[in-house]
Amino acid sequence: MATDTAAPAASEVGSKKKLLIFDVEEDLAVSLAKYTAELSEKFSGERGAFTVVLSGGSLIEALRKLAEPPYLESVAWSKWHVFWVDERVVPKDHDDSNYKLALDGLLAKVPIPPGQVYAINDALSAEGAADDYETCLKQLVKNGMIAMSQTTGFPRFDVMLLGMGPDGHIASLFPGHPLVNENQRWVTYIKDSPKPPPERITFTFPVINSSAYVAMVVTGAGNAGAVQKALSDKQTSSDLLPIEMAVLQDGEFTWFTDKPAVSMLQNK
Ligand SMILES: O=C1O[C@H](COP(=O)(O)O)[C@@H](O)[C@H](O)[C@H]1O
Repeated sequence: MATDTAAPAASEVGSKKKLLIFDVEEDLAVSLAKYTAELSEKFSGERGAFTVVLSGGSLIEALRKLAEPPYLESVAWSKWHVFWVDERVVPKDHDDSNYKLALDGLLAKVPIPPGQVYAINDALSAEGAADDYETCLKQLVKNGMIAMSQTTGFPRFDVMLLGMGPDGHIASLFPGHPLVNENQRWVTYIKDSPKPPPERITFTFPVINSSAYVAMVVTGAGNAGAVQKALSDKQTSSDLLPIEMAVLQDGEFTWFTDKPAVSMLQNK
């Protein structure tokens, strides 16, 4: 059984968004592992597969408990299919690689079959890698490994485990960049990322917003401004941050936060 932690403050924010606030990051990590393991059990049972999308950044450290008892032994790792919501166009062994970050922090410690870990082709250009990744996803939709959203016509991943940058970016979708409006492609590329490295590929909003579940893991005072804007009532559609554009069509969105991250909210 999962280790019990102090219950977080929990509330509903907007439609279909749940906000969990943990006193300490350790409790967040325990709860995130339990959340992920429960979804693994649900989808492995229902579909015979569990499609998991990871971001890079601080998220990977927050997933560390999955590689420890009881989850190391109890999770059906053979059912996992792992994808990246965004990736930097660098060799897979480069320190900037989101694949390397996840490999070192989680994937090398759990028995997921290597053929079910879908890294980008790091021999290609940004444009080529985005095309190649989208082709791979289309093939996996065709053979039923990835579900399709009946509502949106885009792939529907079982869960996306994501982080957010202090500027409110998610994946490699940055504030004010035209890529946030991409509504045809599943995977696209950027060559002028404001955060280094400049060349990346990224899932588009229609794919992110077609997910069945999203965990948005955000900790630290550095993110408090973007969290406040995302969770305030006074949103105008003209200046939305990428985090505010993450609105699931037919899914469940849960914020996993700590107290510093929500320190600018009025009613926390
Ligand atoms: O560049 C990136 O940044 C975001 C946020 O990272 P964090 O360290 O501030 O949590 C990350 O989610 C994304 O995957 C990554 O490529």
